[in-house]
Amino acid sequence: MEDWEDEQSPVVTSLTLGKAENAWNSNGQQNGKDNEESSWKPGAGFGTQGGNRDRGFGKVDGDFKGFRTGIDENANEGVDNGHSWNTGGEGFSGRGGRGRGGRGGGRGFRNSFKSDDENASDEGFKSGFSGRGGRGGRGGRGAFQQGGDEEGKGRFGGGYRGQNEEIFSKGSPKDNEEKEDGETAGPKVNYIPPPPPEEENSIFSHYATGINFDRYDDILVDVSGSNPPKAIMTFEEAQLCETLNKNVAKSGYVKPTPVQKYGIPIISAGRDLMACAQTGSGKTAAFLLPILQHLMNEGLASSKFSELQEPEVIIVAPTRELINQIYLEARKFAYGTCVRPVVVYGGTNVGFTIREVLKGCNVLCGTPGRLLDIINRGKVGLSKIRFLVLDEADRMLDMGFEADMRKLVNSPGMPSKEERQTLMFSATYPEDIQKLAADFLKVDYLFLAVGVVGGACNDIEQHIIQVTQYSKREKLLDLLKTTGTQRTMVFVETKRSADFIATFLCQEKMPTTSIHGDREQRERETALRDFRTGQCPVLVATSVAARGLDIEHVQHVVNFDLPKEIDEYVHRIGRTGRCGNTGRAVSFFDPEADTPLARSLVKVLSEAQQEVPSWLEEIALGAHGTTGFNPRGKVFASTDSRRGGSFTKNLAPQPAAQSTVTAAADDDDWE
Ligand SMILES: Nc1ncnc2c1ncn2[C@@H]1O[C@H](COP(=O)(O)OP(=O)(O)OP(=O)(O)O)[C@@H](O)[C@H]1O
Repeated sequence: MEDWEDEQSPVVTSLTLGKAENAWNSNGQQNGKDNEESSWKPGAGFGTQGGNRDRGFGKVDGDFKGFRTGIDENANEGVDNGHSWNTGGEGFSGRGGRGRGGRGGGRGFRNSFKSDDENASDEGFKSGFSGRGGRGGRGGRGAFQQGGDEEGKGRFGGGYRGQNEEIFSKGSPKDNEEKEDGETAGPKVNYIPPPPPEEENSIFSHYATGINFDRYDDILVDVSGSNPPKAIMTFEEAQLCETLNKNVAKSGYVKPTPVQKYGIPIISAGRDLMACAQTGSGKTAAFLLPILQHLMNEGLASSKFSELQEPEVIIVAPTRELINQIYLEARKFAYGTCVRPVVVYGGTNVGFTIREVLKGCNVLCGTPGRLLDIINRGKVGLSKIRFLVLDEADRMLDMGFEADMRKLVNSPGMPSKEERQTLMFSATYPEDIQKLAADFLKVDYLFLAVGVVGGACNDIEQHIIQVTQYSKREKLLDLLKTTGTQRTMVFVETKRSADFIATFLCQEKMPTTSIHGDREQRERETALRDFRTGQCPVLVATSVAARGLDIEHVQHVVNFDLPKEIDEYVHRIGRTGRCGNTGRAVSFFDPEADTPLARSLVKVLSEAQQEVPSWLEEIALGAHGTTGFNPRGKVFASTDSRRGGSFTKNLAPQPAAQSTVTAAADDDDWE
C-alpha cells in the first residue's frame, strides 16, 4: 500500500478553547521544563509570555497601555515576573520571546509587533504551544527553545475568531507567509476540505458589476510584440461553444472587460502572453475561457480511467485560497462539459488529493509545492500539457517561488516552452521579473498592459493617515466603528500581529476572524467562509490574503501595517473596488517604519488620481525610496520590458493628481 493510501479519515486537529488548557499542559509543559528561561504559567487562560523583557518586548512606552491584560504599564510582563499576560481568560494572546531580541527599550510594542516580520516572527516561538505539543524548532533566545513531543508542529500560530473558535493551530513548517508548499515533510495532514457546491445556483452565484464597470472601456490598453490579433468587443466574437456561452451568461457576464477583450483572442491565436491588468478586472476568465474553448475544440487527451493522469492544463497560484478560487471558476465555466478541473494544495490530506486527481484531471490547479509533490509521486504526467498558466505571475517568479517554477518546467515530460502555451497574469510586474519571465515564454510572446502596469485600481478611494505605532489600535477601532457591519479586511505584517489584533477586536465586541500562514488549513477556510458570509465582517490578514481573493461586499481595506513593497500595497487594496464596484482603502503610515515606501506611494496615489497628503509628499521628498518615483510620469509607468509598446487605444491620459514632488527617476523604475 502506498503511503498516501492510509491517509483516510480526517481527525480533529485543533482544540476547543475549553479543552485547550489540558492539552497545553500535557504537551507544552514539557517545553517549559526543557527551557529554564521559559515562563508560561498555565491556569491563566492562554496568556503566555516567553522571552525576557529585554529580548522580548523591550520596554513599553508611548501610548501603549497594555492590552487589557496582565501586562503592566512598565512592561514587566513575561519572564521576569513569571506572570503570563492573558486576555481576561477568554482568548489567548500568547507570545514567546521574539528570539531576535528587541532593539532596546523605549520602542516597546513597536519592537514586538512591527519589527518582527514574517521571517523573523517565528524565531521566538518555536515551541510546543500548539496544544498538540511542539516539534521543536529553532527556539527563541530567551523563549521556548525546545519542542515538546515529536507529534506537534511547534509554534504558537493560532488564529482567533472570537469566543468559541477552536483556537490553537499547529504552526507551519515555513517561515515565509506566502510561500505555500505541499508539505512533503512533517506529520501527516488529515484535513479534507468540504466538497465544492453541486447546485447550479451556488456554482454560478456571483456579485453584480459596479457602477464603474463601463468605465473599463476608457482604460488605455497597450499590446506589444509582433502581430497581435484583433481585440474582440463582445463575448459572441470569442466564438465560444454553446455550453461555454451559457456558462458565461449564467455567471452574469454581459460584456468582456479589457483584459478579456484583448487576452481572449491572443490566447485563442495560440500566442504566449504576459498580461497585466488592474486588480478585480477579470483576469481569471481572460485565461480560463479561451483555454476551455481550446479543449472543447481539440478534444481531451487524458483518460479518466488511467492510473497516470495527464492533464492538458496546469494553473499555478501562490496561495491555497486563491488556487481554490481559480479552481471553482474553472469548474463553473466548465460546467456541463467533459472537462474536469481538479485542485491540489498544501495543508490538505495528500491521499485525498491523489484520489481526486485519479478520478480524472484535465485542468490541474495547484500551489507549487503540492503540485510538484504529486508530480514527483508519479501520479501526474506532463507530456500532454498544452497550457501552463502562472496567475500572480510576478509572485510566482520572485525569489519565493522561482525555483519551484523552474522545477516544474524542467520536470520530466513537460513540453518545452516552444511546445506549450505559457500564460502569465498579474496586476503588477516589476521589470526584473518581466525579464526573468521571458525564460518561460516563447520569444514572440505578447505583452498586454491594461492601464498602468503596477497601478492601483481607480475605483478604490485611497486614504493615507499619519500615525505612530502606538496609536494604530485606537485609530483602527475608531475606523471600524464607522464602518459598522460592512466587510473590512485589515492587513498586518506578521502572523502574531494578526492574532493579536483579531483578539483585540473581538474583545471590543467586533466579530473578527483571522487568516495567516500559521493557521491550519481548515481554520483558514473557516475564517474565509465566516468573512464571506458576513458572520465575521472583519478579517485580519497577513499578506497571505493580499492577492487574488475575490470576496463580495468587501468595502474596506485597512493597512494597519503598510507592506514593504508597493506592489503588495496595490494587491492588498485591490481586495476592494472590484469589477466596477467602488471601495475604500485606509492605510496607517508610520513615518518611523514606512518612509521607504513614501515615494512609490505618492506615485501610486497620483496615478490613480487620488489626493496626496502634503505631509506624505514632504516625507517622499526627503526619503530615499526603494522604488522609483516620478509622480508626473507618463500614464504607462512601465510597459513591456522589451519596449516598443504600441498603444491600441489613443485616449488622452487623465491628468495625475497635482504633486509638488519633483524627484527625478526613471519612469519605469518600480523596484
Ligand atoms: N466580463 C465580466 N462581467 C462581469 N463580471 C466579471 C467579468 N469578468 C470578471 N468578472 C467578475 O469580476 C470579479 C473579479 O474577477 P477576477 O477575480 O478574475 O479579477 P482579477 O483581475 O483576477 O483580480 P486580481 O488581480 O485581484 O486577481 C469576479 O467576481 C469575476 O467573476
